[in-house]
Amino acid sequence: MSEHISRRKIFGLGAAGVAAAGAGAIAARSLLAEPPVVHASSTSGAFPFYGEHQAGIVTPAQDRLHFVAFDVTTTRREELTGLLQEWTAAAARLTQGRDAGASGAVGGPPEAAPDDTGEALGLPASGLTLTVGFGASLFDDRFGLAARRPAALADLPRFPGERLIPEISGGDICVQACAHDPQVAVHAIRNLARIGFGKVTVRWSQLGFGRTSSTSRAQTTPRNLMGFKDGTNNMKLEDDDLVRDQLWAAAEDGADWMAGGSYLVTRKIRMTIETWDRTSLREQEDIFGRDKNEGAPAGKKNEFDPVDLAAMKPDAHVRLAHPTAHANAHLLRRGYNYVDGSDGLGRLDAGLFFIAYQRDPRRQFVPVQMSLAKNDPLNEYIKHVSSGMFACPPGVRDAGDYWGRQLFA
Ligand SMILES: C=CC1=C(C)c2cc3[nH]c(cc4nc(cc5[nH]c(cc1n2)c(C)c5CCC(=O)O)C(CCC(=O)O)=C4C)c(C)c3C=C
Ligand SMILES: [Fe+2]
Repeated sequence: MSEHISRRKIFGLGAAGVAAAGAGAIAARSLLAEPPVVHASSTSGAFPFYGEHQAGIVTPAQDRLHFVAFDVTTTRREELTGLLQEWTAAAARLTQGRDAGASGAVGGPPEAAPDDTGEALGLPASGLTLTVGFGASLFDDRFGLAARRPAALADLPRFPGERLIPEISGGDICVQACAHDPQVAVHAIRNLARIGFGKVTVRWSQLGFGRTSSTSRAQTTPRNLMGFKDGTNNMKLEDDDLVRDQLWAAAEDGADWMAGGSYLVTRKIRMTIETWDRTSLREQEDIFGRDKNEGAPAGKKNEFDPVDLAAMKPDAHVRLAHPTAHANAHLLRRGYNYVDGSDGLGRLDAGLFFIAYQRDPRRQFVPVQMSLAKNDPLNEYIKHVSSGMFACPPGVRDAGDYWGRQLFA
């Protein structure tokens, strides 16, 4: 099938686009160099790829995640920048519901391996966003980047109680794929890994289902695997002042290439949910400082009632993590539930893949997590087993731009 008549391209317009454009207009639009962009107001639509900031940060959190961390194996700088350009071109296509390459899964010569793996043929864009980040280990002697490492990308301290597994922590480059369809998210990561063959290897990856946060006031608050509403008091895309002051990095922060970018911290947090499930409702609610049904803060009736910290236990999770306890530090949380099967001992291997974006982890994630690690009674039921921190550059401006161009300039 040629690119022009690809089913994916037509589906990629999304329901709103199809209704607005009509079949004839779709065929005409498929000839344009710029992909047709339809806002993902439905679960099948597409989010714009180009912009001042990367999509997948304030974008209303989609339902599914495939997160990957790569190690770079090439030692040639031009191979790395070439790969980032190839990845950017593929990401621009994939996020609009297109195949990863121009000939696609079935449009190339039969003698050659296709430039798309094919499992997303016929599927719409599904709100796919692809967000790239650079880990501290990339800023070494291999690529001459040591002097460009941002101060905010400082190594995280050791937190009490953490049991980090090195094989599923860190990484030179990460890509966060979020979509409403798990097949679309997995397809995107798989194709980026395929394109990177010989230059990068997959260090670790994580699937997530069921977002555990809202990043927009238009979304309802979902629940984590402990059964509590999670994301009520999150930073939201509508919080203009907070987003400007505490989410996006600025040139005056020291690393000018990060202006308009954000710092990402990931933590895989395993839950001993079998123990949690035998804990009384009162204790569960005391631990978080919110009620389980409505999500209302202690002493209040409704989810979004203002928090009265004095009405909670002194060590309630919400009280320990609240901005007033940390010089007004906020996070944009964007995590997912995960279940990686069972552990052979009759327990689910399940928990929260915590994701948080911020302007400076030294002033945001670190103090909050230090306080939680030392004081949170939730620690009886959780264990941090993986950690990652990445500098996510600003958005790709147009088809001539690429992921990380400012870093390599
Ligand atoms: C270091 C940051 C945080 C980690 C790690 C973390 C783990 C974690 N959280 C929950 C469940 C809930 N967290 C809630 C609120 C909340 N959590 C953090 C930070 C971390 N949580 C913050 C900053 C906040 C907001 C505090 C506030 O301003 O009120 C809530 C309440 C609902 C909400 O507002 O989102 C729940 C529930 C789990 C299960 C978990 C680790 C497994
Ligand atoms: Fe929390």
